[in-house]
Amino acid sequence: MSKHIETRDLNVYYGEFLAVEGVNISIAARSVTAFIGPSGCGKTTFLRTLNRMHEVLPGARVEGELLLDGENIYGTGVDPVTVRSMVGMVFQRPNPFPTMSIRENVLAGYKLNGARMSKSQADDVVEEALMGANLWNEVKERLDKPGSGLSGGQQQRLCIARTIAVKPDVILMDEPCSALDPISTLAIEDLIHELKQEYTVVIVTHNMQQAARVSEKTAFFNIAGTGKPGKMIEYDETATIFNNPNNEQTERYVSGKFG
Ligand SMILES: Nc1ncnc2c1ncn2[C@@H]1O[C@H](COP(=O)(O)OP(=O)(O)OP(=O)(O)O)[C@@H](O)[C@H]1O
Repeated sequence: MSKHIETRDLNVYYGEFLAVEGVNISIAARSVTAFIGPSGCGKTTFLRTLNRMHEVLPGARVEGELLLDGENIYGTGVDPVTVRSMVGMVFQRPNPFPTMSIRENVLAGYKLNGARMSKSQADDVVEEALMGANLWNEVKERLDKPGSGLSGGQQQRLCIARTIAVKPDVILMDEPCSALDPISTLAIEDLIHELKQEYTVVIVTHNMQQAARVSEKTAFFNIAGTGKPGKMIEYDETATIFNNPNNEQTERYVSGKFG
């Protein structure tokens, strides 16, 4: 549980277009890392390489190495489906399966993996995952009702429950609060604090206050212009990035001078 991530000279392409260039980053296990930067600098693209989601698009590919506890997930013979079960992802818009109940949503990852379990094992998984996502008390009386009947913030926590039910090592979050109201956002931020006790969490956010609230380390990405590749400009303790960055581009971005 909870793995260290390291990339070496990672280049990310859409066809011929080099979208992100030369990322070298080392992300500690059991930590929260935020990716920030202006629109189009490649935060989401890079995040999606961390669980091999990027390559599902035709022509999309990656060069370089990505090590999870020292093991290259882009190595020959590595099954991307296995990688995705180790590295879960939560998306911008809560996306519970609309026709499934709350319970079925939590168990969806197991079903996809073809795992078999008894009713009581399934009950335990559902309760543990919903507790872990701080949703249990709100839904325990209506587990057989549709997941789509929950509020947006509850749906996002249901998606987090679905992700943690399969016990991943890493949780990727792509702007998980951007579709949520402020109270639901705080609930997710509280949850992120708890999740880092067990998981390596990486979050893309446009909200700098959020990055400052939830993360220990922050990576600032930038782009020199349209058609140019995004690059990781600076990566450091979150407090350093926001209060005393080393790079002038970072300083201009965090002080709101662009982006
Ligand atoms: N499916 C795609 N096909 C081709 N190019 C893409 C695709 N998705 C993104 N890009 C390009 O890759 C670059 C990085 O985009 P990406 O969405 O990763 O940036 P971002 O920093 O996450 O932006 P935002 O903050 O707006 O979400 C951009 O130039 C974008 O146009």
